[in-house]
Amino acid sequence: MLTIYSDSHRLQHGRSELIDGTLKPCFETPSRADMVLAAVRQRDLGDVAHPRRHGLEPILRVHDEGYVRFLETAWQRWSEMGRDYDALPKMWQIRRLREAVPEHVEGQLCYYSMDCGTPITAGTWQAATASSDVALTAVDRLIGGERAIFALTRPPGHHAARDYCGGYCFFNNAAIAAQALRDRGAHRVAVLDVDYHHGNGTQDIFYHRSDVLFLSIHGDPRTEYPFFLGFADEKGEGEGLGYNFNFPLAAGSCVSTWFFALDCALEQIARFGAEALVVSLGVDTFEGDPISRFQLGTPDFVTLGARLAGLKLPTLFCLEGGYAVGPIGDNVVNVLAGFEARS
Ligand SMILES: NCCCCCC(=O)NO
Ligand SMILES: [Zn+2]
Repeated sequence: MLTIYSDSHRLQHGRSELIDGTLKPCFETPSRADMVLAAVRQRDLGDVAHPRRHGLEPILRVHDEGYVRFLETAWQRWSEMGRDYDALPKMWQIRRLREAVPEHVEGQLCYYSMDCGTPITAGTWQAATASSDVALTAVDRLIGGERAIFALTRPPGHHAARDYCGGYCFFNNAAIAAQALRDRGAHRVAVLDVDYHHGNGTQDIFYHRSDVLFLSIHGDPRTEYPFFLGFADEKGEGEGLGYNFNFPLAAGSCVSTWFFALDCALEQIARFGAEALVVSLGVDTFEGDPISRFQLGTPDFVTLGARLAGLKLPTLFCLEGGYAVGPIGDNVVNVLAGFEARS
C-alpha cells in the first residue's frame, strides 16, 4: 500500500496542553508520525511518496473562510503581542455570551477553539496545510487507480469542525478528502471513524448531507472527550437525516463489543452503497493508550483491517489519534497490512 507523508508535520510541536487540571507535555508529538513511518518502512508496506500542494480551495470546501484566515494569521498576531509561547485560549464563547467574532487575536483564539489542548505554534499553519495536502494527494492517487492508500496525516483532523479547532486538530483531513472524492466524481462517500474519540468535527461538517455517510465508534461521550457530541440519537438533520451513525461504547468495553459495533457500521456502509471509503484511523483504541480506555490488542488491528477490506471499496486511510508511541507503528501498519492481506 502506498503511503503519503510529509516531513512538515514536525513543524507542529506544542509544548503543553491542559489535561486533568494541569499543564502537561503534549501527547500529540512528532514522534508519533516518526514511529508510524518507521514501521511502514520496516514492514515494507509499500512506497512512500511526498504530497503535492493543493492550495486553500479544497480546504475551503469544508472549512469556514474566517476560521481558515484566523489560523493563517494567528501566530504572527500572537507573537506581535510579544508572546513566544504556544497560543492557547483561556475562555470560550459559552451559552448566552455574544456570538460575534472578536476582532482581537486573543478573542478569536477563544472563538475558533473547542479546547485548550490544541496549541497554535509558529509552525502550525504550515504543518496543518501540509497535512491536508497529504490527504488530498492520497485522493489524487486513489482517483488515479490505487485501490487503497495511507495518508500519514499529522496533525490529525477529525475533531476540527467547519469553524473551530480542537483535540489536536486544525484541518479535518478526512472531511477534506471525502469532499475532494465527491468533487472528483464519487457520488456517495462513507467516512468511518474508528478512533477512540468521537469525530465531532467530521460529523459537524456532513451532518446535513446525504451524499457523505458518517459513522463513528468511540468512547461514550457521557464520560469521554469530546463530551458534547457523539450520542447514538444524533442521526443527521434535514437532508442528512439517517446519514449519521454514532456507536458510543462504555469506557472499558471489551474487544468483542467493539467489533460488534464495527460490523454494524460496515453493514450501514454497504447499505448506503458507498463508492469510496475514508477511514479516520485512530489507534488510541489500543489497550495501552495513555489517554483512552478501550482494550484492542496489537493483533486486533489486523482483524480491523481485514474487516474493512471486506467492503471491497477504494479506501483512503487518514491517521488520527494514538498516543502509545512505542506500539503505534505496529498498530497502524497492522490495520493496513490486514487490509492488504484480504484485498
Ligand atoms: N486533550 C483532550 C483529549 C483529546 C483527544 C485527542 C484524540 O485522540 N482525538 O481522537
Ligand atoms: Zn482519539
